[in-house]
Amino acid sequence: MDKKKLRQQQIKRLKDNQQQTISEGVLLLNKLSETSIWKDAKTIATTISGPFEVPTTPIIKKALLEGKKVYLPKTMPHRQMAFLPFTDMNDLVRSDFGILEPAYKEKLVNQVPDLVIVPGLAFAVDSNYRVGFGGGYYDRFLAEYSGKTVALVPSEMHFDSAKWDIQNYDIKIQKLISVD
Ligand SMILES: Nc1nc2c(c(=O)[nH]1)N(C=O)[C@@H](CNc1ccc(C(=O)N[C@@H](CCC(=O)O)C(=O)O)cc1)CN2
Ligand SMILES: Nc1ncnc2c1ncn2[C@@H]1O[C@H](COP(=O)(O)OP(=O)(O)OP(=O)(O)O)[C@@H](O)[C@H]1O
Repeated sequence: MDKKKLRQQQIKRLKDNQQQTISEGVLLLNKLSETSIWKDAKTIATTISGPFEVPTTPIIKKALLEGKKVYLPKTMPHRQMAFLPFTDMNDLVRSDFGILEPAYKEKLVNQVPDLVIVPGLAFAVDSNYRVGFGGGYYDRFLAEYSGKTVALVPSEMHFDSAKWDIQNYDIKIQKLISVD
């Protein structure tokens, strides 16, 4: 199937099952926080989740409580992302796409956080490939990034194998955390 078709299907499926993704998010964060990639990370990158994504507020809170520094992406021209520190919810600004993002401050950009929690709409658990919103932001970023990557995979994003076409620019996530 082409990615675009799958993306549309997944958006509908995720909108119809938001509550399940939210409740599984608790379990997924618990699992993540027991891993060495989490424990070893002093700096982590996540996002501000939208309504049908795995909620990231609990991730941010837990990371901060454990003394980690949290980075969030700001979308930039040419489909680039800049990662900037999370300070306070009130400091975030809504992007043209409706996503809350940090304000751009060149000196604060960190493109090499220890761990990047990669968002997505669908994940193939045999190969670790993902489908995202289609901007290509993470594929571009991960092409240059050499640290750790992980994704939280609720059941509605879980595919045993990719039923979409893999492109040569697609980048595998190092570790997927899914519900049993
Ligand atoms: N919560 C969250 N934040 C995130 C991401 C995400 O997946 N989740 N991203 C993960 O990548 C980045 C933003 N991703 C985006 C992906 C696609 C488009 C996009 O394609 N917009 C279209 C309009 C929508 C359409 O195609 O209909 C456009 O550019 O015209 C925008 C942002 C960074 N922040
Ligand atoms: N490393 C790269 N360099 C240049 N273009 C790229 C790169 N990676 C992806 N792209 C382009 O980005 C576009 C979107 O890619 P794709 O459909 O794989 O998005 P996605 O992985 O689902 O979304 P995202 O990464 O934003 O969550 C494609 O048109 C692709 O050509």
